[in-house]
Amino acid sequence: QDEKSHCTSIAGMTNLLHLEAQLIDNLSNYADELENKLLTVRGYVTEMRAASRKAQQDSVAHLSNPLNSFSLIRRMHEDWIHWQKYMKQPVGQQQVKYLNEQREQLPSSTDLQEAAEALYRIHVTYDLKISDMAKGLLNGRQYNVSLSALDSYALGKFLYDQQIFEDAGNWIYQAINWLQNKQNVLALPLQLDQAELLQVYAEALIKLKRYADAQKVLQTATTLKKDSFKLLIRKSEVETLIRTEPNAVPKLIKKRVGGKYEKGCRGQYAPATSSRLHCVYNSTNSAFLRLAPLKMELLQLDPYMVLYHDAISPREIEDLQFLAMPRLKRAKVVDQVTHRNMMVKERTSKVTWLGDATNAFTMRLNKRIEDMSGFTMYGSEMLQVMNYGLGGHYASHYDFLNATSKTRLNGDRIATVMFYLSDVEQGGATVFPKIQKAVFPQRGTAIIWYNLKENGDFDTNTIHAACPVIVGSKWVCNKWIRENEQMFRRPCLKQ
Ligand SMILES: O=C(O)CCC(=O)C(=O)O
Ligand SMILES: [Fe+2]
Repeated sequence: QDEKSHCTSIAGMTNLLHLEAQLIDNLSNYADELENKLLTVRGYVTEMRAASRKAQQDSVAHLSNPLNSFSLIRRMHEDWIHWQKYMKQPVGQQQVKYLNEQREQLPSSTDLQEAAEALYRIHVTYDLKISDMAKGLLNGRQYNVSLSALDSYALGKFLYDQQIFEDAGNWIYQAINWLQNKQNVLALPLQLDQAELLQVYAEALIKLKRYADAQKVLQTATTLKKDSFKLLIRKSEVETLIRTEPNAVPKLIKKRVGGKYEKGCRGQYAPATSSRLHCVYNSTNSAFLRLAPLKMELLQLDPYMVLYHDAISPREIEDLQFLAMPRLKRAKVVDQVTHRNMMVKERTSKVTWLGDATNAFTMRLNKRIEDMSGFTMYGSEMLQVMNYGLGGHYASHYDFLNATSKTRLNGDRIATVMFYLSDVEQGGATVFPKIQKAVFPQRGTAIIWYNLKENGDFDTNTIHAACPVIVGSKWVCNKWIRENEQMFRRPCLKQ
């Protein structure tokens, strides 16, 4: 299964923009070919028409001249056959062929579904209004983009298929609205059939039991498509519904109340109040930190959780991204039942693993993690670099693996170290819903938390999630520290 999963990494999507530029060039070449032929034809027409007019002014005098008569016979016998051949010749076949060759590079229907799902995730998690989203107002910030009728309609159809009729109807309504604006036009090959749009809208309204509204919409559709038998039948069916179900209660707009997770994503947890949480320069963990203390912020005592600011430099971040970029692959999650790595909707990002000894820089970074965490890196996992995509997220999960034979050798993931390699303009927080902590990405900051209690038990308070990115390309780098080699670093205390 080699799905490219285009939308699951922003960095990975730049090649799509590049491909689009090439397709535009190709279409432009196609236009040139058409234009050349057009100019050739027009040139001849002008010339021939002038001669023809002149000849017709006095046809007999013209034809009296043997040269004219001969030429007419010859032209009529030969030239028009050439014209016919020329007119029949297809134009721009090379460009058609090129486009055909590129088709397998184009996003698939799965890609489109994933992208639609991602936008829906943003809509739900942050409780955005569909009309705002369509106009480029995202989470209270206005962007200089909006969605066309085709975009909105595609989202509507996707949600309709998912049986999410209310939001489907809302998106289709945006598409109808868009088309009603005189400034908006769709060129021929991309034309949207208004009547079809209205019909799908009516279907969504019927599902919501809004029969009277559906009837009005179908009425408009029939005026656009007077001879559609199908439409008329549907309209009369709805009219029957109105008569037979006069007390149908329309499924009204439900208020979306966010749970703890959504609250965290929206930045609505109460700020920390404990006076025991503070910032210090950590210069005690290692000899290195004595020379170059790091800015440490204590986030939470139980589970233990700290932030290190400026833990990785912009230059180092670029190095990491440069190393990772060409190797990014769709992230997977270990299935708790089959223990197999699976591609799942719950984690939409692309990742790559970097061996500890990839180069001097990865060795230095691993040493720094050792210094910051106080743990040894022996037996721990490789560095994982991750880039999120459109609405990219990682649903609530634990980092501990729940020991299988595979993990037993090095023990479970005693701690997680995660570097934020980018700021995120909107969204993309890491939230811990149980303890109501949200950490918003800040380029260069690292977060460390313990996944296991002191006696080695799983600490279920560490359940966490990566909120959907609204705007931005979120990069993180993970290091999961394994338990067994830590014997002398964090002795396990039987409680
Ligand atoms: O990206 C984040 O904020 C969290 C990522 C995470 O939890 C993970 O990769 O295990
Ligand atoms: Fe995690």
